[in-house]
Amino acid sequence: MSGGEQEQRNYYLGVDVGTGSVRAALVDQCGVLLAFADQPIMKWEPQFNHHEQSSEDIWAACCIVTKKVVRGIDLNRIRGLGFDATCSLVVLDKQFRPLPVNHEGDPHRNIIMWLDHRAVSQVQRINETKHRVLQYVGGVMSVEMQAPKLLWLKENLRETCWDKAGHFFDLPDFLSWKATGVTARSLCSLVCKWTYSAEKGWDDSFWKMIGLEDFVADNYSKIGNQVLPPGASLGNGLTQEAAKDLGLPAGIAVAASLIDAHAGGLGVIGADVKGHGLACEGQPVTSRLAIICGTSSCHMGISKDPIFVPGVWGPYFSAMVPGFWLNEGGQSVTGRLIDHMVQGHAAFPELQAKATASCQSVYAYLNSHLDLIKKAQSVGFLTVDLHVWPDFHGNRSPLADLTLKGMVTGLKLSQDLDDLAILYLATVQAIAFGTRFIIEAMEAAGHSITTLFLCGGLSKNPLFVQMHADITGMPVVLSQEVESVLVGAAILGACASGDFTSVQEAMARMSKVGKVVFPRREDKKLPEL
Ligand SMILES: Nc1ncnc2c1ncn2[C@@H]1O[C@H](COP(=O)(O)OP(=O)(O)O)[C@@H](O)[C@H]1O
Ligand SMILES: O=C(CO)[C@H](O)[C@H](O)COP(=O)(O)O
Repeated sequence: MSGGEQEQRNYYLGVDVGTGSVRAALVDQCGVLLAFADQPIMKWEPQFNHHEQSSEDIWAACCIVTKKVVRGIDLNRIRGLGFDATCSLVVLDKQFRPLPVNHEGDPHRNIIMWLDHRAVSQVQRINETKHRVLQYVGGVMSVEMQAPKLLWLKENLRETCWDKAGHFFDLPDFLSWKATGVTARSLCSLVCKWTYSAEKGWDDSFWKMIGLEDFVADNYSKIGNQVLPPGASLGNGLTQEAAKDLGLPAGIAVAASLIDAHAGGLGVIGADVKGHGLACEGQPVTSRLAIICGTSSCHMGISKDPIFVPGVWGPYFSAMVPGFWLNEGGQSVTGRLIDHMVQGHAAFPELQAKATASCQSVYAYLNSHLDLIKKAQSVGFLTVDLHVWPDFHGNRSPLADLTLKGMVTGLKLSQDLDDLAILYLATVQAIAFGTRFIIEAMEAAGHSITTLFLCGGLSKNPLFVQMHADITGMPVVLSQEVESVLVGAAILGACASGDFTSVQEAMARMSKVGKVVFPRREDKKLPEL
């Protein structure tokens, strides 16, 4: 790029709060990532199925990564800031101070994480109401959504938390409030996790029926009565205090946020695919499925009209791409499951030692080990007699059954590195079959999907990507920028700055196709007997 062109560059900041870490990126108006930083965040699991975090720890991590990515940059070129985050529940008191969500009373732990399954009895009772709002979450509310968690707090921590609480935020909305002082919620979080309707607003009868009539009585002030579309500019932008924390000038435009999976969707789904030989070329964007694969996997499909898919969340209007309905399939643990299987195996210390000695990640090492042991056959056939059922944390979609458990069949007494590699492969395959199962449910209900767009940490694993292509029979598009969830967050910042007239325009300009992985036909053949 010439010096002249460089001078005209506008920058946008994206901040992505995942389950395990916070990431930030500086992105230009063409979607090119100029700087990246990440920082781990704290997690507590005080008892089985209780998962907690700290909003102060997360904000501190946001500040660290933001300061890192703007180092040496002309700050006046930064035009907008966008946040995305996991859909975890943040609890603050009336003075916006953290409140404990645990029996121990530890106020640092004021977040019930998205994957927390403490509210099982509450969600069962909510589902028994068969209230009409449940039609818009796939027919069955998930224990991972906010209503059961709020009911749990009321029933279990009445005095220490519920009565003192002034504000319940979805994590993405907490971050935009922290940056701007504006308590408006994003349509994305309220529609997807809180039963808000883009067309009809809150449904009083639902909250009354489940025993949370308190929200109706105070006109939803604790959970949000001002709602903005993702990408809308909030208040007067970054406050003085937040600007100081983040190392940025005050007043930079800050966008209404997105949940992390939805930011990943924006970062990948609108790319121009011309010249890649893909069936979705020249077809409506509704033929694309974005899959955001991190700790969990989220399957984001959009449609012009609402499609009701049993066991798949939604349809949600305008929750990701404005003007489109969204269906969101999901697998509650994917990256987390792979890590669990690999790290829990008897041969893991040997794997770690060998991976370190060869300067590789354990996954790169396992992938090359599989190549070595497969010999002449296709890698997929290494698992003809070993199978994994991946619902170790229940099934989010399409069975929508949180009671399901994981399963492995075909185990032997040996526990060497070959066994570990094959178990890892079977886990990856099981996850890919889960995706196929979700796509089949979506297609049976009216979606017509031809192409997958993958992003998130697991999309960096070539075996994971290839297995998704082979098992679904669909090509997988990877983005030019591997951190495309951050491109999605930066797209929000770009919209808030006013530099683009719509989310669609920013998506088309800023998301770019990188590699395309096609399904391999040889893996479809039966092995010779
Ligand atoms: N280069 C890589 N190769 C294989 N797996 C990876 C790679 N990078 C990240 N992962 C896996 O991706 C998952 C985390 O993805 P990430 O998007 O960072 O998650 P989250 O957003 O939930 O914090 C982990 O299970 C991790 O093992
Ligand atoms: O429910 C979700 C999105 O609607 C996600 O599963 C949740 O936000 C966690 O994301 P990640 O696996 O990227 O940490």
